[in-house]
Amino acid sequence: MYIVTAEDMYEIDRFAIDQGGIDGTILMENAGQAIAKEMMIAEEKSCHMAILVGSGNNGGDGFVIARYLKNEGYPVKVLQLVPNEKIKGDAAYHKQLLIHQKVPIQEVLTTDKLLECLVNVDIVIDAILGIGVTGEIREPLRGMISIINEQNARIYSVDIPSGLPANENHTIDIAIKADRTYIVEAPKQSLFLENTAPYYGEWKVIPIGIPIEAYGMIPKVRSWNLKDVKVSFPKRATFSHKGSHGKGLVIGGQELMPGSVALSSRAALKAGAGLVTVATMERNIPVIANYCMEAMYQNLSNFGHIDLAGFDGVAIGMGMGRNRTAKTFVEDVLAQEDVPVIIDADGLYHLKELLGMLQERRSPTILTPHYGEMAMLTNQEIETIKKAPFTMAKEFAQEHQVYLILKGKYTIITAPDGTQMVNATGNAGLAKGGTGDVLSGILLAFIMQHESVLEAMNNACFIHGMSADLRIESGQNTVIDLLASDVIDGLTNVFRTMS
Ligand SMILES: NC(=O)C1=CN([C@@H]2O[C@H](COP(=O)(O)OP(=O)(O)OC[C@H]3O[C@@H](n4cnc5c(N)ncnc54)[C@H](O)[C@@H]3O)[C@@H](O)[C@H]2O)[C@@H](O)CC1
Ligand SMILES: [K+]
Repeated sequence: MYIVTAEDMYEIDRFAIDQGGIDGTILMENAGQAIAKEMMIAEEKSCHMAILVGSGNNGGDGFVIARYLKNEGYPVKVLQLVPNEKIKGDAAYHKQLLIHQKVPIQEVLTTDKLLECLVNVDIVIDAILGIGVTGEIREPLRGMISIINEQNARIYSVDIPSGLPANENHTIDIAIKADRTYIVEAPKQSLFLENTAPYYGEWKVIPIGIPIEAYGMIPKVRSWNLKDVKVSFPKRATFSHKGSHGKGLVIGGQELMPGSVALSSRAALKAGAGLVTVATMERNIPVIANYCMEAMYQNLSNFGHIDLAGFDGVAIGMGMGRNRTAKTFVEDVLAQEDVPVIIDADGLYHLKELLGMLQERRSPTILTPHYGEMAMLTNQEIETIKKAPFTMAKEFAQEHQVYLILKGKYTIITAPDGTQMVNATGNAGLAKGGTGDVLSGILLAFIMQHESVLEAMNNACFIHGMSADLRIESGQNTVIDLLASDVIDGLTNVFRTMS
């Protein structure tokens, strides 16, 4: 599944029409028909539905939906919120088909009239504005959107909640707050942003028959799914030994935070790493070993040099603290160029002053900031990152030649060449201390076993979230009591589904 901007979507449509020879009216038919079928599954025939259409092709989808619902015997009324002369092109074609079927279309041009028309309506189908919206919402639509949001009716939006921009880095003016959105063909960037995602409600993507070749025209942003994980997940060979699955080093855990590295190292072993060594403060070792007796230990009491020769991957920074000696250690690890390094938590704090070293590294460097850490690394406000996470992540990864995992409800994974993936697994239970340490451990295990770093990162993020999801779905935990250690225990169930 590709994630697009409005411009990408228009380019894809153009390709389908110009190169694929598919008429625009057919794409509209496909979209409207498929959405109507979804509505028929979701709603009883006794529901009174109002289909609200605007001037563009989003409105055109609405005319098609009305035709199919009417045919099935649903009581539908079509409220056209713009004057007749504004309906043009493909939308006008489908409006005409509706007129042939004797479906009444009311022109509703004032908020008062709209209020009258919405009395006793159970379902509003919002086909007012799609991805063609620009600038502030003009009257009378602005007032109408606010009235619609105040109704008790359930709201289904077509493609995008009307008024909401498709792309990141736009200010939200006013928009429909949908209960569910049927997204036409491909999710738009705004589905994945903290400030705009809630407008969509539940969502489902509706394919409309665009040839896959059309996606060759746009920069690739994809979502990673279970099928991708299954295809790319390395098989464990029968004759493998512990050395075959990577020797990993976990560095961190200051005096008061032994749990962080305990979680990372246990997660790495549970995720399949062959051997894990924990480099931490001496007095922490008995505590950590109690939780992770399969790991080996190195004393890190005197921060300084640690030889990475012989290790296939390093994860540094979890619970490491922010004192100057910890920083010299991050510097030392970065200078040893030949080992893949994951930098997390306090390691990112120290990295802020060491960014210049990143481009010099010969092995992959993987950074795992949440939004706050990303704001710190880029000297930006956290709101700036939230508004344009795709762009911010891409610019940073390309500038510093790093792999970046920007952690959030939807995690954005970026490679140094700018390729981006979105991970959607995980739930609110993960918003708790220690879950990031677990992700670092899983990442360490995977980068040592996958040939492609990007695949390792995608799989680690997917599986980390999936473990949390399975714990909730199976009733073993709720989003309130889920702990980072439960996510580690849940890996067993995840791996069972892989085989
Ligand atoms: N071939 C295609 O292009 C397809 C398009 N589809 C649908 O078409 C939509 C895109 O169609 P359009 O490009 O016509 O765009 P819209 O349907 O979003 O409509 C744009 C129109 O809305 C009005 N408008 C824009 N900004 C406004 C504002 N701030 N205040 C008030 N009015 C405003 C303008 O009159 C503008 O012409 C998609 O979202 C999707 O639902 C689907 O039918 C599938 C095929
Ligand atoms: K809409």
